[in-house]
Amino acid sequence: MILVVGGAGYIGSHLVKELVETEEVVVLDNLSTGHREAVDSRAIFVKGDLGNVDDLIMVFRSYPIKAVMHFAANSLVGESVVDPLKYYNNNVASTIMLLKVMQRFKVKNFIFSSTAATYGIPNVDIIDETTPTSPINPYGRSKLMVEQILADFSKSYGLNYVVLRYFNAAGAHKSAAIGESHDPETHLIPIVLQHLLGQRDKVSVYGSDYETEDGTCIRDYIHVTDLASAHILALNTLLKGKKSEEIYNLGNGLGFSVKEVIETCEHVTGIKANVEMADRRPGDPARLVASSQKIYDELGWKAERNLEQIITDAWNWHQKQEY
Ligand SMILES: NC(=O)c1ccc[n+]([C@@H]2O[C@H](COP(=O)([O-])OP(=O)(O)OC[C@H]3O[C@@H](n4cnc5c(N)ncnc54)[C@H](O)[C@@H]3O)[C@@H](O)[C@H]2O)c1
Ligand SMILES: O=c1ccn([C@@H]2O[C@H](COP(=O)(O)OP(=O)(O)O[C@H]3O[C@H](CO)[C@H](O)[C@H](O)[C@H]3O)[C@@H](O)[C@H]2O)c(=O)[nH]1
Repeated sequence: MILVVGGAGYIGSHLVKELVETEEVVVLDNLSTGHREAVDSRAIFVKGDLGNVDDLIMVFRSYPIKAVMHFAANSLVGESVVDPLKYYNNNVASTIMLLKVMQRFKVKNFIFSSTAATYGIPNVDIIDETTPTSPINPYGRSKLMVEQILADFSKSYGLNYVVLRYFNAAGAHKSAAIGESHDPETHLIPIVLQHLLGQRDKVSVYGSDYETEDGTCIRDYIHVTDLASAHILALNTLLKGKKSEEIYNLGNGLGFSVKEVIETCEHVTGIKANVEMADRRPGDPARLVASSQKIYDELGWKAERNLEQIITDAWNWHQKQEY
């Protein structure tokens, strides 16, 4: 059985929907930002908190867990600056608790959701896993700390793990049954689509004076279903018993500016957006684009869905959004 912590959240629920096809799955989630309705009915759902040792022990006692996939975190960059202890507590301290309980129950396989925010403001155009990490906010630092803890934990106690550094997760399940539903929503694509549905009066572009071709920030958008398939490949590698302490970037390898994303949303929906130029958002690097060559070479993964597909699937979900 596979334990998915944070499996009621945006990315976790998409992984669960794929994983239940081949594995028995138990989801542990406190529903702080997740949705019970997003969890596939074939998975067992346990409402509980990662930071609560009794909840963890109950799950590990009740189910024969062979691997843990850990998506649970707080992940708002701005909030992490205002309230860093919330981030160090929920993202770092709670993960230590999880590792301790895994150690007690001799569970050795672990997949961790990390982020491009670990790189900070990189001085290269295409970021690979050798690019130095230098996070510029507590959220990014909390994820890098866990990566470092995993390396130490593995050396001393033995752990088979894969760290996946996602770039900009976006899109929705092709069935439109589940999708991205954050409150507050801070991500560009859902914000533009909510505007095009009449739920916001405009879209603000945060900064048009960056050193990029059209002056707006460039990001690498990766379909949430492509993220799910990378997790399943990584899991299968670990379950085969292959020793791993690997870190992989997950992106499309293509950068799109904020203006290009808005134009693609207009093209997909056939609706014109009301766009205003606004000040830069603090902490936004000008450009974040991944090389995912390493995971292609080692596990054979590559992104299969482009920006238009991402926005089409997100649009289908937003039009009937049920939670
Ligand atoms: N969305 C992105 O673009 C992105 C990019 C890079 C990395 N990530 C990382 O991917 C992971 C998933 O992100 P997401 O966008 O799906 O976020 P999300 O907020 O939708 O999902 C997180 C889930 O974890 C649960 N959770 C949080 N704290 C918990 C706790 N203490 N105990 C139990 N459950 C808890 C929440 O209720 C939620 O269901 C996070 O670790 C995030 O940092 C996301
Ligand atoms: O209303 C908006 C919202 C966003 N943006 C811009 O659109 C780009 C993308 O912003 P998102 O908030 O969608 O995504 P981020 O790149 O800020 O964040 C993503 O990448 C980060 C790593 O840098 C973290 O991992 C985070 O969890 C993940 O969502 C940024 O330039 C942002 O300034 C706007 O112009 N207007």
